[in-house]
Amino acid sequence: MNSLTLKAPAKVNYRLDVLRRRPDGYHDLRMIMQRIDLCDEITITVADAPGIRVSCGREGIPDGPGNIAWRAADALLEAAGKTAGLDIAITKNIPVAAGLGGGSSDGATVLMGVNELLGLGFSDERLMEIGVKLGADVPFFIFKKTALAEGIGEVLTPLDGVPAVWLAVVNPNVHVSTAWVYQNLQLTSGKGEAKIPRFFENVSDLCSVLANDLETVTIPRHPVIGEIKGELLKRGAQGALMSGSGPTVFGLFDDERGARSAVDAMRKRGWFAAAVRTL
Ligand SMILES: C[C@@](CO)(OP(=O)(O)O)[C@H](O)COP(=O)(O)OP(=O)(O)OC[C@H]1O[C@@H](n2ccc(N)nc2=O)[C@H](O)[C@@H]1O
Ligand SMILES: Nc1ncnc2c1ncn2[C@@H]1O[C@H](COP(=O)(O)OP(=O)(O)O)[C@@H](O)[C@H]1O
Repeated sequence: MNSLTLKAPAKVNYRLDVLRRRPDGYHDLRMIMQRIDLCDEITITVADAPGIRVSCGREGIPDGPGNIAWRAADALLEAAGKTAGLDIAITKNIPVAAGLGGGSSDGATVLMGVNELLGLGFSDERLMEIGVKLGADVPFFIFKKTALAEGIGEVLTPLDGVPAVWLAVVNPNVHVSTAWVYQNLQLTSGKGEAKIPRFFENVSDLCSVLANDLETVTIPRHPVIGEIKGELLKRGAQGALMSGSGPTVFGLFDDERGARSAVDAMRKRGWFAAAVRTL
């Protein structure tokens, strides 16, 4: 086997509490993270010519060491003490700088894919240790389960009682820098005291937990996010929330039909929209 094609799914945050700023500049968080069936596709091929080559073909995403997929392959070869030739082709379907974790998922998928392709034998735990240095969301994509994520996102506890649901995912095509959002966050004290339930019977239970502290930074900067939330609720979503640092918004629906009909209406407004199932 000298080639592997893998899907790299996006995520949404059903919950994102920022607990405190840390001495290293990062923030301790408490999140509920869910993978969704909106995926990039990555083909990794072992090549004769040494070196790592990434092709992405999307304006604004670097092809070289600036690409998290490149850095993932490089970090893994370094940890294994090996050199190899690797061609990595990425088809981007996940909106970029969107709060959907697309770059982190590509990085996680390359770590897992190269590990398998070259038979390096690293455990998932070791891949997560390497991955967190590439991006705070990378370990979650290696974990591959709906999770309560703490620390900067790397302390993961599986959540078994989260129902699969249909989402309408809507992106107004403005780019948001995660670092900028954290820099501009006004922390409120007393965070982290409210208990988060860990079992949800249905969509409305799940909606009762929806909250994202980063909305307080991103929505005033991009009011269209608030508008999309309102539109989704008007079109039958049981709940709607911004994902991660934004600007993507997701609405939760009882069934596929509701999600698809909302997506049709959102596309008419000129926004990127997709009806997706949770994984
Ligand atoms: C907000 C979240 C929620 O899932 O996702 P996105 O909106 O990026 O998808 C994550 O916390 C984003 O994680 P990720 O996108 O991997 O962040 P990184 O590249 O590691 O960090 C970018 C910058 O954000 C800030 N940062 C990130 C994570 C964190 N817990 N505290 C921070 O303060 C740091 O300034 C860091 O330099
Ligand atoms: N493989 C990649 N896919 C997407 N973005 C990437 C990738 N590699 C590097 N980047 C850079 O990372 C930044 C954040 O991208 P992304 O992961 O899509 O955001 P978010 O974490 O908000 O979902 C972008 O500015 C982009 O240029």
